[in-house]
Amino acid sequence: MLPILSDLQAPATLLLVPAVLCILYSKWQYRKRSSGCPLPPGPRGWPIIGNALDIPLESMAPAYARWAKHYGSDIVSANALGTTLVVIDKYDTAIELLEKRATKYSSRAKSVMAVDLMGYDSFILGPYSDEWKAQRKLFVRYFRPNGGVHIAQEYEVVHRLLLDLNDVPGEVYGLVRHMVGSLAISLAYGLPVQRRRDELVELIDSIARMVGEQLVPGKAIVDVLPWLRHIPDWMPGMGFKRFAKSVRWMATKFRMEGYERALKAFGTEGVRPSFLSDALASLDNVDAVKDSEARHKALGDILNVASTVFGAASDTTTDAILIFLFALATHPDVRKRVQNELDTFLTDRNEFGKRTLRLPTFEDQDNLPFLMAAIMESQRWAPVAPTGVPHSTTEDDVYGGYFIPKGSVVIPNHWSMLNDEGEYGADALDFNPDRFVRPKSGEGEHGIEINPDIRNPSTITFGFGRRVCPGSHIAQSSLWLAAACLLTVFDFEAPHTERPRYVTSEGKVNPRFDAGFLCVPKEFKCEFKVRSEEAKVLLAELGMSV
Ligand code: HEM
Repeated sequence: MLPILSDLQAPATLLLVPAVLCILYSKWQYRKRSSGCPLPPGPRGWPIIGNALDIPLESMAPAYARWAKHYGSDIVSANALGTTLVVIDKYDTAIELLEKRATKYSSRAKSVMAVDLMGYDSFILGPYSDEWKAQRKLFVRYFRPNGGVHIAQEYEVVHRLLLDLNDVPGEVYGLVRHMVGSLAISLAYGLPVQRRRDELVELIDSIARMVGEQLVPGKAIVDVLPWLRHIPDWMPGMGFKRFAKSVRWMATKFRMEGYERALKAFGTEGVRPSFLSDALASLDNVDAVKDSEARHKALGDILNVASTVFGAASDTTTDAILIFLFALATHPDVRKRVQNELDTFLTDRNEFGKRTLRLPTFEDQDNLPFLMAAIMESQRWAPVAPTGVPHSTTEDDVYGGYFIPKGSVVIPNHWSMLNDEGEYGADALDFNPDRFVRPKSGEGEHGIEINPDIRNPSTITFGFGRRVCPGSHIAQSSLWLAAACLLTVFDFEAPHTERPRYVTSEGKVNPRFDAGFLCVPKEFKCEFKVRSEEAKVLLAELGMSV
């Protein structure tokens, strides 16, 4: 017996020894890389699948916040089938990692489904690379924070929204979506857009939504197990590959449709200066891009940035406006206080002693602090992207004694930072704009101003570091103008029959959201009524000029 056993054992030992050596070497390497530091705390995983069963796919932000509380740590981690997820729970930690250590924390994990299989190409999803830098630079060069290129179009789309809502008061959801989509098309391509319904806006919007759905973490199995992309399409379970193939043409349409229509329309009536016209004009002026290869590359960057404007602006800004409207429709006391402030400032008497009303403009912003506080509170109470857009690391790092390996997916928990009781008070879960104002000296009993000592939610909701949202000024001004104009002209309140849908058993209003990556208020009924005779006159005058 003995000689036979040893015959079998010899080759097995030959294989076993290098395997064990490999494991020991990689453990040693890992120990060296991590300087012996553990990963941030988190739920204990299982062999092979790690924390695949613990990672929340719905209401992610509060679930991650509970982890942070449970482990008493500003950062927690989990293992998603081999990829380390690191969730940042506190603002100061987000600044330390995503801003101060931006050289390591500014990339993105690849979305195999949306980018490789469906062919959607946007610098929002791109890794930290020269291509990303070139496209972001193009974007920022045209949409400079103080450049104001968006202002005229914002007035136009918001004023149209007022008229359209007056015509169809029950369609606020669709009309706000259309308003933001029109703005994006106008800014990117300069194309005129039809009132209420426009075929190009609808086409691009439906493609953007379909791609957006694939970006919900965990939705596309191939993003969790990237090797699945190499399995042939006909194998069982590969339906996602067949689906991606069947919709690939849409990504090309998304990128090309606006561009081709704009090229045909340049110089015709109603076409506006836009990102596209500006970028194409500068392309013609640069000697370095005269040769055809460089020109082709530069044109590709321009097309990507132009289509990114719609993808980045539409869902986010629509949701921000709808969240604001939901907050005020369910908190009528706040709505009335904002309207009092607007009335005081915008009503006057004409030469015959008759009361007149005018629409708010951006020049009025500093004089309407309570409106600003209500907007800030809506962004804090129900942030559009509760878990931000994940970054990924390009180098190993150690923070607070914890090891954060290269290739980690880093999730800033915006929702948790915006509900930090240390910053916003014990009632952080409530909708209460007063937390952002303080008495203004020398302005009597009712004078208020924004309290600069309370952290402005916009320092969180638009993300961090080198990937911070470069369109935040456009989002903020569109939201402000839409909020100010709607409240000047309309009264709106969620009817009592709707209350059971959003009021909890403790009598608190809960924002009701569709689960997913973005926070979308579930559709609720809300009646819009013109507030006064002066507002009716205002709408009639507006109807003649728009
Ligand atoms: C309320 C509306 C909006 C919100 C809440 C929002 C939020 C965000 C967030 C959280 C990020 C990721 C930041 C990070 O990685 O840390 C982002 C990225 C981005 N946003 Fe916005 N955004 C809004 C509107 C807009 C608008 C109107 C535009 C364009 C006109 C825009 C353009 C972009 C672009 C291009 C990126 C990608 C930046 C990069 O990866 O380098 N966003 N936004």
